[in-house]
Amino acid sequence: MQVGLVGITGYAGMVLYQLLRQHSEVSGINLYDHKLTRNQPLNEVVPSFFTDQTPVQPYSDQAVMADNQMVFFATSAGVTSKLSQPYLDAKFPVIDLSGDLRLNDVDEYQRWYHKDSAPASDLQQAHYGLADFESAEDKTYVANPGCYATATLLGLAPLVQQDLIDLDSIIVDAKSGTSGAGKHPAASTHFTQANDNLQIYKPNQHQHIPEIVMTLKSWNKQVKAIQFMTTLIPITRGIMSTIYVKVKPGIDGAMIDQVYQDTYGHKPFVNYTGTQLPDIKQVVGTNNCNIGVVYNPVTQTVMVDSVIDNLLKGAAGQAVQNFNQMFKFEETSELELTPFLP
Ligand SMILES: NC(=O)C1=CN([C@@H]2O[C@H](COP(=O)(O)OP(=O)(O)OC[C@H]3O[C@@H](n4cnc5c(N)ncnc54)[C@H](OP(=O)(O)O)[C@@H]3O)[C@@H](O)[C@H]2O)C=CC1
Ligand SMILES: CC(=O)N[C@@H](CCC(=O)OP(=O)(O)O)C(=O)O
Repeated sequence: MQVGLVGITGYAGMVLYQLLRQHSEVSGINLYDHKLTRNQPLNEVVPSFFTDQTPVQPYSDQAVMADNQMVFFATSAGVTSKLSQPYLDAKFPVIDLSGDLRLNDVDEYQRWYHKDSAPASDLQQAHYGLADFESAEDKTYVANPGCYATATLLGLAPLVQQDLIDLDSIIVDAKSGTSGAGKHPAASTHFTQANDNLQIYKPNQHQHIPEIVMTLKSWNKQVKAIQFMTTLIPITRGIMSTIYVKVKPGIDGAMIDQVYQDTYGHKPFVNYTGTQLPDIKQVVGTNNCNIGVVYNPVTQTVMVDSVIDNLLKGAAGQAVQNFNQMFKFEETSELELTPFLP
């Protein structure tokens, strides 16, 4: 299959290209960049790909649709909200790594992203692709979930789906490495500021809150809100979402353990580790989400520890998982990855 990729100069686009180059079902990849006016070899546009002379082409929606069978957008927020229309009109398959079509409400998008939304009809047509729970098979426009949202939703799913917790008690303390912020340097990601430091940011304003609440509500209508905090930590890749919830009366540690085993026992990319709490290095370099759970009967509180690689499970890896589902390829194709060691 011939695929297109827009956003090869960004972190998520680079990682996605590395996966697609190896993919047994991908015969060729057309690369596009919005700043180019003529073709340029990839190794000039992104020097890290130093022997790869694949032409990077100027972006045009007609060229993308004429020369490919589907396209990935690994572009900044605010890009696909303006570009999605011709693809949806043509029912041309898209996997979009940005947040632009994740929410289904124009006002919600504008409130959380502080940008103009895609048209309401486009939002309605997009499929929120949390790949371990909703298959992208036969979907046309897949909105790949956010990185924090993926770790948090996978951590909470068994408890919310099986109605084991007080839904007003969800508190999420999530931490990310600096690659989550993309390639453009900011004061907070400057080495001197990020190294040897922890920085809480976007308190109660993080743009992943609405997609998390939207998905939790789809599992359990009684969910109203969550308490959600994000911290920048001095590592390059990885997210740890630490989640605290109060259980309902009568729920004990054995019941909690059982629902995690039942939910994740057969899912190829989610590893339930019980009370052996996972750390970030176990998953960096993989498409896995590792989840450990500890219950405290004294406070009736469950602590969930959910870790992912933000650029793989949180972006490019989940995008390939959605691609595999969308085109009925083996779900694990090119995603049986091992962690970076040591
Ligand atoms: N980094 C992460 O861990 C995750 C990222 N995401 C999402 O994936 C997307 C990409 O993220 P990331 O790679 O980190 O971001 P980067 O900032 O590293 O890269 C952004 C990419 O978007 C391209 N771009 C910017 N403006 C336009 C435009 N107007 N038209 C076409 N392309 C454009 C850039 O091209 P150029 O360099 O030429 O301007 C670049 O290739 C974002 O929406 C992000 O929120 C989602 C989950 C995790
Ligand atoms: C560390 C860091 O800054 N992370 C980014 C993650 C954004 C992201 O990738 O998500 P969207 O696709 O929803 O924009 C943040 O917290 O905004």
